[in-house]
Amino acid sequence: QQHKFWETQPVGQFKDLGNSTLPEGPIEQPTPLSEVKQEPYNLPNLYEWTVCDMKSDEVCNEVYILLTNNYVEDDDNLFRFNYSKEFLRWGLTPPGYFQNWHIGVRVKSSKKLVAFITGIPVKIRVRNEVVQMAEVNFLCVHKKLRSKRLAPVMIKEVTRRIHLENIWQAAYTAGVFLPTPVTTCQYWHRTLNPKKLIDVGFSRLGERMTMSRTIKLYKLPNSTSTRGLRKMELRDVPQVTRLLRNYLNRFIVAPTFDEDEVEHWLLPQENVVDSYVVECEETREITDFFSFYTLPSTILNNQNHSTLKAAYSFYYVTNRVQLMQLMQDALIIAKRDDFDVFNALDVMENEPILKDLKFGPGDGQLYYYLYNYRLNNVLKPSELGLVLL
Ligand SMILES: COc1cccc(CC(=N)NC(=O)c2cccnc2OC2CCNCC2)c1
Repeated sequence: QQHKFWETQPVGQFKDLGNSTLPEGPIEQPTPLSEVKQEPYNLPNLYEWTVCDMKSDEVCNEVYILLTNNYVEDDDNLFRFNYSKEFLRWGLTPPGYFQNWHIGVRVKSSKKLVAFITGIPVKIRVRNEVVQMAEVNFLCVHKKLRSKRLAPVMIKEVTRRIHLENIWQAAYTAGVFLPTPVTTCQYWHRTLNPKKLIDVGFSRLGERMTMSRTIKLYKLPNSTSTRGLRKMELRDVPQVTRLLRNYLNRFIVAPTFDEDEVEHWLLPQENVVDSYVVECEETREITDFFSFYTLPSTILNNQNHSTLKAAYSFYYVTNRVQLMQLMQDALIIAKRDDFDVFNALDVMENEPILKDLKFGPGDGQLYYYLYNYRLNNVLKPSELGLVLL
């Protein structure tokens, strides 16, 4: 009853767990495009579908307002993700995107935007198979329209539009347990601004810890330590692409990025994404890089602060530099750029260095899912090289 909708979908079902006779790979075969439902699913009477042109400042602003007031909150309802307009435009318009996968629901009478869901195209390798998938994200229903069963019809509608482009698999994450995660990630936070994080209730003063001792504990050097570290530039795209494609091959599930995608996802954009490369002084070659994206959160009821400035670890490659040192430099740069906290999942090679870099475990999990693709074994987070926005 609890997963009424997901039990009707081609996703790993709990009842199939342990049944290793089922083959790994697509669960349902593609259907001929002529047999895909041509018209949109029905919405409750008062509502209508709309396509959101994220390059329109007006529409992007409507999406921004909807998400700012109604998107994901932490378990204690102290914070709510506050994706910026420029972040949403960046995150939803990669090379080859489909505008009609940016789906909104409006009230017919007032034209008010009250729900949203998106897909973007992404090539994901699962073991040795590169599969053209969609990354589904930003599912949001206005707080006043919850439990009207709108989410299932939005998921079916974005799935229908993805099918119409002859794409049959998808990847998504959620903070809730659904049938059936490919992996369960733990999130971690590295305090950069301890006083503010304690003021707003994000962290608590440790036992037998004073504020001044806590400030000292999280203090970082003023300058980075990696020789040749500098901001990524357009001219670095070919080398970063080669490095990243090769590095991601070590994971069981990971995206495959071409140069256009690396340019889109990793070229620094202020208040959106930041990337730093390590250039070898002798050879001028790029040997390592890291990146993080900017995702603030609204602080829901605090007198002194309204926004939590958070950096989220994105993609990186290490060749010459230890990940520990690379991430320490990322922390130093984030602190210098006035971030309050640096977040990371225990994916890729993060887990072994989190504790030493003074990350603390978050109070929740992030589950990764594949749609219409069965994996016979649940993955360890360290076998996953995919980071979603
Ligand atoms: C601090 O403000 C928050 C506001 C809303 C939710 C959460 C907790 C949470 N759910 N965090 C994460 O999902 C998370 C923690 C570390 C790294 N990436 C994350 O999520 C990313 C990737 C999935 N889409 C949201 C952003 C925190």
